[in-house]
Amino acid sequence: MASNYDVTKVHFPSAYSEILQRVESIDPSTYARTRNYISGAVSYLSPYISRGVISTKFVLQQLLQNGHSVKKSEKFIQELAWRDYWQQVWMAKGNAIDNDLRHLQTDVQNHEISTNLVKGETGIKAIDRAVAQFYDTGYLHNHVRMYIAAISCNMGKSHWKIPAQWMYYHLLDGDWASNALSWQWVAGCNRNKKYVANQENINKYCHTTQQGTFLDIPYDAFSTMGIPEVLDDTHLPELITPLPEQKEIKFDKALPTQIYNYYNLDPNWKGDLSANRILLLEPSHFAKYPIGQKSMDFMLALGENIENLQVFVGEFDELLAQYPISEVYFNEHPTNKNYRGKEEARDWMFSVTGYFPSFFAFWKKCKKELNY
Ligand SMILES: Cc1cc2nc3c(=O)[nH]c(=O)nc-3n(C[C@H](O)[C@H](O)[C@H](O)COP(=O)(O)OP(=O)(O)OC[C@H]3O[C@@H](n4cnc5c(N)ncnc54)[C@H](O)[C@@H]3O)c2cc1C
Repeated sequence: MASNYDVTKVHFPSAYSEILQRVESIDPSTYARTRNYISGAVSYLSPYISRGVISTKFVLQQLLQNGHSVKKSEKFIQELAWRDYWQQVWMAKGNAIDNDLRHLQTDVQNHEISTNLVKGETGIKAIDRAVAQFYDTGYLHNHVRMYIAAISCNMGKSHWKIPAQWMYYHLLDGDWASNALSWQWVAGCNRNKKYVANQENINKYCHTTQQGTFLDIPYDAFSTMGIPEVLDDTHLPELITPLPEQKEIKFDKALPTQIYNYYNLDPNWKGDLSANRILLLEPSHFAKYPIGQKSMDFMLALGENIENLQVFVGEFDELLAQYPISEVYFNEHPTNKNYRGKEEARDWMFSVTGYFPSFFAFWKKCKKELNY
């Protein structure tokens, strides 16, 4: 994608061929130089990786196959590794990531979200513009996500969880591990300090020149800062998943059944197997991890890349009770613990598994598997 920032160009096609083209167009050198700017040459691949259409391993393989060296691609590979890292934490810690993981968030004044933040009316132009665009695109640049989380938790003093759920709801790339754990990273729950950014930092990376805002202060002023008046008003957002209507399913009882879900929409998974292919939308899953209409539509559109995929709206046990299913296949995932059948491993970039309290301890081990 061009490095001249134009949000109207931020779009997420659902056809598999276009997704592959996006992988082909990664430019790791420009990425490393520009990724922190909202106009930077980021890949816009997260909605496809989060939905399990492509894996981090696949992206890495394509990158190397296209002649990009490990050395020049290191920054990009490291960012991909953050994804695998948070997923490993989720696997190891399970539902514990839903709460403050290593330290309780300090200085919490409310368990809601700032009303002016979700309305895009904080007075910080770069943030307000990004929030307005967010509802249209389903995407936020990583730096903007960090700014929003910092404004929410560290200036507005909201506990991270409700604001994180609000963001997850609207993101096309919603991934509860990357989401909850990044929010906790900003709020100081899984590292030893909170992340803060002032107006000067926002101006630099968002190409604005604003002054005189509540963030236009030196860094040492953050620790004694009270809640800015504009963030005072908070509310509980209504986050309800619009599940589609159940259509009739055609079932062949002679065939095995593959279960797809919000985290696995890989068109190549067992592509040559004759099977019933079911996209399982469990109300209990979406009650715990609600998503909005845009994310629902995006998931269903991605599902069209999978031959004969049929949607079942109901719980796993209801599916089994209603249809004569004999052999079930599914991919391992922390949200699948209630499935029964043949569980298959997901793809990872590296063989490093388990819980590491810091990303860099994890990355140090991963790096050893790269051929420089
Ligand atoms: C508060 C907050 C909430 C977030 N919530 C989510 C979320 O729900 N879903 C999600 O996919 N990412 C989340 N992220 C991580 C990151 O912002 C996005 O993955 C990234 O911005 C996606 O854009 P991209 O594909 O253009 O990334 P690129 O910069 O092009 O990076 C390439 C790939 O590396 C991975 N990656 C990059 N940065 C991160 C990161 N910090 N953590 C994990 N993986 C990363 C992604 O898979 C991404 O597609 C969150 C970050 C923050 C700070």
